[in-house]
Amino acid sequence: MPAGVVDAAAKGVRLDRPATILLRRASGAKQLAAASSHLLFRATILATLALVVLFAVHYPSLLSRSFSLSSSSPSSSSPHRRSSHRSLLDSGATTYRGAAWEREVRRSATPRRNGGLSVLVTGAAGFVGAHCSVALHARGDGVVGLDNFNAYYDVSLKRARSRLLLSSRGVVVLDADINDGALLERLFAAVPFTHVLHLAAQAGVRYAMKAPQAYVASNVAGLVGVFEAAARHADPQPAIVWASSSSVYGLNGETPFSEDHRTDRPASLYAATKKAGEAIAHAYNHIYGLSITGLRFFTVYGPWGRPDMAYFSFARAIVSGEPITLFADARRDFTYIDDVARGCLGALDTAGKSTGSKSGKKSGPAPLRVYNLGNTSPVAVTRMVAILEKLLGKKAHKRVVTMPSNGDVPFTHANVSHAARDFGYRPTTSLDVGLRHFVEWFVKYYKLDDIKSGSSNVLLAAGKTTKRKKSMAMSAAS
Ligand SMILES: O=C(O)[C@H]1O[C@H](OP(=O)(O)OP(=O)(O)OC[C@H]2O[C@@H](n3ccc(=O)[nH]c3=O)[C@H](O)[C@@H]2O)[C@H](O)[C@@H](O)[C@@H]1O
Repeated sequence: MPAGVVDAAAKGVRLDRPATILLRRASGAKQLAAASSHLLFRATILATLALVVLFAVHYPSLLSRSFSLSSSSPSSSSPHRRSSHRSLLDSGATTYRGAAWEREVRRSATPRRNGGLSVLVTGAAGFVGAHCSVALHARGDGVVGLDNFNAYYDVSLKRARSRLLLSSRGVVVLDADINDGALLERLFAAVPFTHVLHLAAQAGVRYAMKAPQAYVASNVAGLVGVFEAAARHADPQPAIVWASSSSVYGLNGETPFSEDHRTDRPASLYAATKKAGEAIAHAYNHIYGLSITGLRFFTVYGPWGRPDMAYFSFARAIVSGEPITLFADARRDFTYIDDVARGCLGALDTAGKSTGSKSGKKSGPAPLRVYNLGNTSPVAVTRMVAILEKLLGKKAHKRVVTMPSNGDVPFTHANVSHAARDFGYRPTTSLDVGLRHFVEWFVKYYKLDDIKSGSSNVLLAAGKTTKRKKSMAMSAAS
């Protein structure tokens, strides 16, 4: 072999070694790159999946929203709330947003007399709402009801009121929530309501310590929802009459309570939310020209009443032989439902027009009013119990305690001269007469014909209703 070749060969060997290493390294890098891009791909997929899972866990409502026909309003986990989408689909033969739904709503809203009102009644399956709906319909006004049928008290009683409205009056009660802004928009788009009677609220003074957020949701957020829809989505704007409360007088010491008295010392969160509602009403009236009337109800009672209220729960306890707790020295201006319903209709009739429009312009100031609707004659709670004992023919097992500091006030007494002056409000029902009407209904509704034998105890304890008689009337108002 020539030396050069050997050299070259030797060089070649020498030269080849790094090249091979380089080649090896290059192919290793390729493999590495391929492997790492594979890994990267997998990691990306895994990270994406992890993100989707995290998103689903933290924002389930956002993911489900696209499947919902309902509005964009927030749904709450509270037992007081229900999905308005589901509830509207539940509300009988009507289809949400469908032609049948609109026809049914329009039919119910159409007055049957010249110059009649077309009223949206919120809380229509509630005590005052059901009575007012009956009274409005009875004189030829159009009525559409709305209620979320929450479980604050026996839902079957609310359903029974609602069924009665539909079967005996043809009044539709939509199963829906006042916090569903999109639903309210659709409702106002479908019907040019002349008035809104806004009675949907979280009621009960002492329960506010147990479920404070329910009061904010209904009495503040819900009220704003109704005002917003009426001010900005209704054409023409309706006039609004809504339920405030005697509780706004709080620690006021002047009696009888007059609308001119101080209301800046609420004793309960319930009272504070109603007082907040009055301030909110002022703002909506001022900005949007909404005609707004607040009615301060004084312990309303009667047939088809609220089972959470003292007169109703005491009647149940007396019949069942259970003890009742009386707060010493408590007195109330108990007001009979028919008197209150007349007051509500008077307030609607004299409300005056709203002056705003959807465009946000108002043509001038609109009415802003507030009235007491009481009975003007306070009665001791012990006397109320004595009347119940007589009517039910059974003695109560009474336990008298000092009034707890849970938001209660010892005394209420209404001065109703403003309501008398402006719409002829004159309460005419004494507590004896009103409780007699209540007990008549109570015995019939719960089928307690044989109270003294004790056969009705199981039924009352369970808080159930049995088959109701078809002839049920709301009360003297119907
Ligand atoms: O006037 C009002 O604005 C308010 O009237 C009632 O509130 P309240 O007057 O406290 O009615 P009840 O809960 O029926 O109590 C009536 C009376 O019975 C007394 N009471 C209540 C419960 C009890 O266990 N024992 C007892 O002695 C209360 O202190 C009160 O004086 C309603 O429940 C509220 O929703 C409404 O807004």
